[in-house]
Amino acid sequence: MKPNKHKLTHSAEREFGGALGATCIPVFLPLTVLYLLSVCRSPAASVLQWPPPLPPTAHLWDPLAVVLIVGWITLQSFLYLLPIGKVSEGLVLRDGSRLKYPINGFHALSITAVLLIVCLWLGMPHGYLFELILPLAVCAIGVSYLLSMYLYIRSFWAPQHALSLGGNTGEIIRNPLYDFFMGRELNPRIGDFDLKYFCELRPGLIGWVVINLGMLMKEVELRGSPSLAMLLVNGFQLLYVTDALWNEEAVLTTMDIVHDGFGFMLAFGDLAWVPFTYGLQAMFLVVHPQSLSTLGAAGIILLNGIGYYIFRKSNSQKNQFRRDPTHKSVAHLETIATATGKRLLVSGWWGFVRHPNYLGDLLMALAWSLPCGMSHILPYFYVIYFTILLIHREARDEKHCRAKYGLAWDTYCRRVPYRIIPYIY
Ligand SMILES: NC(=O)C1=CN([C@@H]2O[C@H](COP(=O)(O)OP(=O)(O)OC[C@H]3O[C@@H](n4cnc5c(N)ncnc54)[C@H](OP(=O)(O)O)[C@@H]3O)[C@@H](O)[C@H]2O)C=CC1
Ligand SMILES: CC(C)CCC[C@@H](C)[C@H]1CC=C2C3=C(CC[C@@]21C)[C@@]1(C)CC[C@H](O)C(C)(C)[C@@H]1CC3
Repeated sequence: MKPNKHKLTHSAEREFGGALGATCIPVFLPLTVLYLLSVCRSPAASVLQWPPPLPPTAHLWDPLAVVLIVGWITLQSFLYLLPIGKVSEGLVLRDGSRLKYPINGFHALSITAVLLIVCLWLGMPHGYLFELILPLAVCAIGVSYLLSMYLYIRSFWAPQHALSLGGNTGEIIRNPLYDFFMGRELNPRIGDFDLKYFCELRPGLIGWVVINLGMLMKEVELRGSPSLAMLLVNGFQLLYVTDALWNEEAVLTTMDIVHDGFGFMLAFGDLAWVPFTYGLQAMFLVVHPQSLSTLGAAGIILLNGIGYYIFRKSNSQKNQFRRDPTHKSVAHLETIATATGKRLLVSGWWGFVRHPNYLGDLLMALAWSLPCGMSHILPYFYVIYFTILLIHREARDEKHCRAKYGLAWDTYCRRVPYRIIPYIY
């Protein structure tokens, strides 16, 4: 097969700080992961500590980590390929076709849970993940680099209509680093195996809760039983991951699957960033135990419950509306027409703020950090990062929607003036 030589008709606008951002982020973010993990395990757990508590290089490498990461990805690939669960179609692509996706993520999570219980019963020292965390992160970062290089190279054989509009700087002024970062190919597949969809929900997301459980087991090893704070963090994050896999079909309409190419940003985000930074709270609690009053715990559970309710209800309302606007649960909602034929909701959750799902997600993020107390900023890393990510994501989505819906989008913004937090933002 010859590499595709067609010129792209779309001249992409640069995101994430353009070429400079795309050059620095792939170096800076992997180092950030290792830095955060090292600080989190240190007694002071202070991000202002100088010199930073960096581990000797020998602590970054362990062949067992390679075996575990490769074994884990192989297991999740096998579960992805199991012919169980339904098969769903994605949105219509530029060439008019629709791809098919297996909806068996919840099965994969359940089978993984059973396998884990068997391994624990057989005496597997799961708490050892605490000791192995740095080599595991190094290995996951290595895999995300290798995968992104493979994705970049194979994209030159992809037909033009299969390329993403955002990750292609064109033939004349091509910027390989930018394209490598953003991802050139929209839905890279090996046969029917969809690499982006698989990575978005399986190895990293399930890996995150497996690592959390490892931290809980380490706490049991050290102190005889899990603390209330550790149980809350594990419970909340398990709910979030289970919800994502239970509602797996909804991922097919997210920006990542519909719009973004599969490059370093998503490969690293899915395989290294999510499992090794989203669970920092559990790791923090192993070294810095916290006592939590019953009233405090009840308040945090309530906050997580409210966040989850807003997140789930608003996401489900939009997904239902996009799949079938005549469905009885959404047919009564007020909408405005757009020139594309699609309508925009202006009542219900989407008439409250323009991104109610982000609001719910942020409330949950706060509830995940509060069990770690107020003495350190590190367990709040996720809330801070996530606020920045969602503000940036909201701006990207707004740009896409304005380009897509024109005047109708302006009308929507006038009707629903606040983006994420009513009367504030
Ligand atoms: N934990 C994490 O790290 C992350 C979590 N998330 C979560 O993922 C979920 C999905 O987020 P994301 O993919 O960013 O985007 P959204 O689910 O918010 O989808 C945005 C799209 O919804 C449609 N839309 C917007 N307004 C309306 C309206 N009024 N009526 C009908 N349709 C509308 C538009 O697409 P169209 O009109 O084309 O259908 C728009 O492009 C969120 O809950 C978010 O919090 C996201 C990023 C990271
Ligand atoms: C490291 C980069 C600068 C940023 C990487 C961002 C990614 C980590 C996130 C982009 C969108 C995501 C989503 C989820 C996880 C994080 C990433 C990959 C999600 C799967 C989490 C669970 C939710 O229920 C969801 C709605 C399915 C999320 C979809 C978007």
